[in-house]
Amino acid sequence: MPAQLIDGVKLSQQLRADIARRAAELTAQGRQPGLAVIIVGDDPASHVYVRNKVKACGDAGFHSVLEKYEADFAEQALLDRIAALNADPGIHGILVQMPLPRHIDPSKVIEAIATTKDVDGYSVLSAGELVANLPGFRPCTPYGCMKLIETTGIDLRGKHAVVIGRSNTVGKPMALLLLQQNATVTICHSATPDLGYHTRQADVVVAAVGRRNTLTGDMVKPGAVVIDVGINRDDDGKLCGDVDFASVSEVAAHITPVPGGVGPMTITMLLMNTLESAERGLPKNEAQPGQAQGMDPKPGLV
Ligand SMILES: Nc1nc2c(c(=O)[nH]1)N[C@@H](CN(C=O)c1ccc(C(=O)N[C@@H](CCC(=O)O)C(=O)O)cc1)CN2
Repeated sequence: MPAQLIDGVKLSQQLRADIARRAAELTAQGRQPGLAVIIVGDDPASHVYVRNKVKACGDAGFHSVLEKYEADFAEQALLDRIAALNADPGIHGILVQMPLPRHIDPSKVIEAIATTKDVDGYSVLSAGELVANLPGFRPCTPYGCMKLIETTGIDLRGKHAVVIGRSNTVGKPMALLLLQQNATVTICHSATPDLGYHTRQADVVVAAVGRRNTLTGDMVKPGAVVIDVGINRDDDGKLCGDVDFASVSEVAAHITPVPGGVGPMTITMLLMNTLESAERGLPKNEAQPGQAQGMDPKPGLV
């Protein structure tokens, strides 16, 4: 039986409806969620993504500001803009679209964003909060992948999850989020000699390498859940992921499509983080439940 599609568009619609409801409640209390989006340069795909983010903000009832700068915008000028937005009480989240032009150091820029407004979850402090199981902003793409996995009903405890890719923004946080749910996690990367050896043992595979056909049907355990984070183009210029959808969907039980899987969820989780940032300013009993994950208290192996 072919795999069931995990529909990121449908899940996004459901989550965004709830986000809009919570945003309206905040707005009624004089605290409309606000997101600042900054883009530097003329990468066409990045411009599409930021446009979609600003539109998603409007649809959810958020306030948003979009700041567009030419490719030669100075690093210090960008840092100054971030400092101003850090101090703006109407802004609860700041996002600088990646990639940045080569003359700008992305770490400097990310670390300039106040941790309380780091809704991309990219800063060293946000990463540390994730490692330490503390509440904090989770990077939007892996956070969205977890929501997609949740819809399959799989209990991750004791399951073997393989993450392909070790980027700071997707692979590593993805592995930590799976670990928080008590999965046994393997991270594979460019120096892993036999990728298929690992993926064939996996109940869940998350492919995040940025190379098409990285995962094929013969590399997947029957009944596995497969999440495709890749955004690539095939020979005909058509959008495709890292997974060979045709062969893998014959073997897996659940699979995300590209487009329509992880991509829309990245933007949805950005809205979620911004909303939660706005809610954090409220007195404790008025805030909605957060996203902190409990540690497994069992003694011995933890
Ligand atoms: N500051 C950030 N920069 C970047 C991030 C990020 O999370 N924060 N992620 C990516 C790009 N990205 C969001 O910014 C993103 C990529 C793809 C999609 C998406 O909806 N994709 C669609 C297909 C769209 C198309 O037709 O091209 C899909 O998969 O269905 C949303 C957001 C890098 N930079």
